[in-house]
Amino acid sequence: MNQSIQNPSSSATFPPPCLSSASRIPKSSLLFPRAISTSQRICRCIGVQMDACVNSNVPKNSVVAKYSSGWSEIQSSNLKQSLNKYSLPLRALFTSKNQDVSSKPLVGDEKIGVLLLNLGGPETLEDVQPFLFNLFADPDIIRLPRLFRFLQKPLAQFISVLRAPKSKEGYASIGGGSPLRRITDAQAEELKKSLCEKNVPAEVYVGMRYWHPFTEEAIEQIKRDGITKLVVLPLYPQFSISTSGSSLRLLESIFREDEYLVNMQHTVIPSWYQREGYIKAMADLIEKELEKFDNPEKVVIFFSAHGVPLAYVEEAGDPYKAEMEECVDLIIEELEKRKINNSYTLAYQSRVGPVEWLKPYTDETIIDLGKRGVKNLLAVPISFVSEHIETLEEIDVEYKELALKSGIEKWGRVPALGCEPTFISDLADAVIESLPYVGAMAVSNLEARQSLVPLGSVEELLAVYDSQRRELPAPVTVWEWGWTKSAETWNGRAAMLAVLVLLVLEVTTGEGFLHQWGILPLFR
Ligand SMILES: C=CC1=C(C)c2cc3[nH]c(cc4nc(cc5[nH]c(cc1n2)c(C)c5CCC(=O)O)C(CCC(=O)O)=C4C)c(C)c3C=C
Ligand SMILES: [Fe+2]
Repeated sequence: MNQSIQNPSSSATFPPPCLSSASRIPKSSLLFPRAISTSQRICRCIGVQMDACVNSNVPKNSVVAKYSSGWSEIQSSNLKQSLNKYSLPLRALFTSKNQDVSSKPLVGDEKIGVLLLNLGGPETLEDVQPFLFNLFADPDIIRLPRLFRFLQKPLAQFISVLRAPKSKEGYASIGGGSPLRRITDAQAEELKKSLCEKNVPAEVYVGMRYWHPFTEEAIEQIKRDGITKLVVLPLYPQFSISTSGSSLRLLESIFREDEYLVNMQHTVIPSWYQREGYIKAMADLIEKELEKFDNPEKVVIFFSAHGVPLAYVEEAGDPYKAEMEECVDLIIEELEKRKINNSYTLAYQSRVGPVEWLKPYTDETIIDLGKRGVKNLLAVPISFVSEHIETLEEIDVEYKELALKSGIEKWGRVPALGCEPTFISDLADAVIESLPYVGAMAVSNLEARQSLVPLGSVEELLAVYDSQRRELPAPVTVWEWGWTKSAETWNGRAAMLAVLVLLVLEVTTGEGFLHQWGILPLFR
């Protein structure tokens, strides 16, 4: 792959305005053992990330990451994988030979669309189980070994039915459904207004991964509206395989099969946690909440991020943890500039299932802080920009209760960003800055279908992501062949799983061996 960068010629478009500020280069996050060029720094600071800009005299394996203080060390191989995988859309754009992005008008006759990707949430209690089914049926959430892929849907059915009562309780306690759709729609509306004020008229669409309006519905509307340029913007500040990755994978499959979309120009903003506007907006919210404490300087700032299974980071190279840590560093730097020098910590919440998730866990950390005599805690939800069940129920109710029991005397919580104007305006800037690059990789329908030439950024992003991605261990696997203890254990578990699935299928469909043999139903 061509590793050199060909700067588009016009200073008006390269580097885009967001790249030019040195202040965006995080001070403490990554150490590069070899000299790093300006272009590398420029790429790094918008999340294109370093490997996008690596040139031939920097060996790939020379990338080492180590946080200067506080955080645990990140394995260089994981970081390298992450940099490789997620930097592609803009690498493709920088190396595109066919089109000079500087000569293209931002809007012109084009109809611009912005597709906001988000998770989606059940709107009523009846929606909870089918919503959970959609979530667990996603192979980016539960990845089974190839041999067991056929069990994905029965397993999703099984887990969703088992989990639904607990989830329903949670949703009932926050008013009977998720506020996510309402908030995301409001963000879309505000983003549209902000783009218009910045002289970039655009339609903004919402595509949810697991509930209405589904991504497929948004795409249908985009086609009906005749959009010619699309900016894909996942509403997750940090990239994870399980969130933005999953939505982009879905989008890729939709694009691949559609005449209209194959030809539509698009680009993806894979993550944007490092943008100045976002960091400032987060710092503003924290500063404001700190003022509500009697002694603001004594408050421990507690960043709580949604967790992911550890294997995502360690086996599959998910950049989520690295991005999260860097994001916290940037917010802390911004606070320090404002002379706010509080202690802080980062922990991961909301784990599901039996496998190990990213640590430290939020609940254990709260207990630990209590034991260490911390009296004032300010919780900052960091992985998501809307209020949702995990802020309104898990943080506001469960963790608050735990904190008070653990000896914390005063508890506060920073609200999610929602429609906060600095944040929305920054999202609008991110969209505008990406426009010169939209479609730089688009190829004709014919080429795309005949030679598997990448369709554009979504596919390009995922192709590399897949080519380097090792198989994620399933929630409970790593298979060993032979008559080993592990094999016995896993064979046993697989057999139990198969029996359970068959039982569930029998009970739900009313057909199967037990019915044939007259064992079920038990009571006629
Ligand atoms: C960055 C944010 C998120 C990551 C990473 C993430 C990974 C992840 N989530 C689950 C399982 C569940 N998530 C659920 C709800 C949920 N998840 C996120 C965000 C991230 N998930 C949000 C914003 C929400 C709430 C949506 C809402 O309705 O308000 C749920 C359902 C709720 C519950 O039962 O607890 C599950 C289950 C996994 C397994 C995972 C990584 C593999
Ligand atoms: Fe989740």
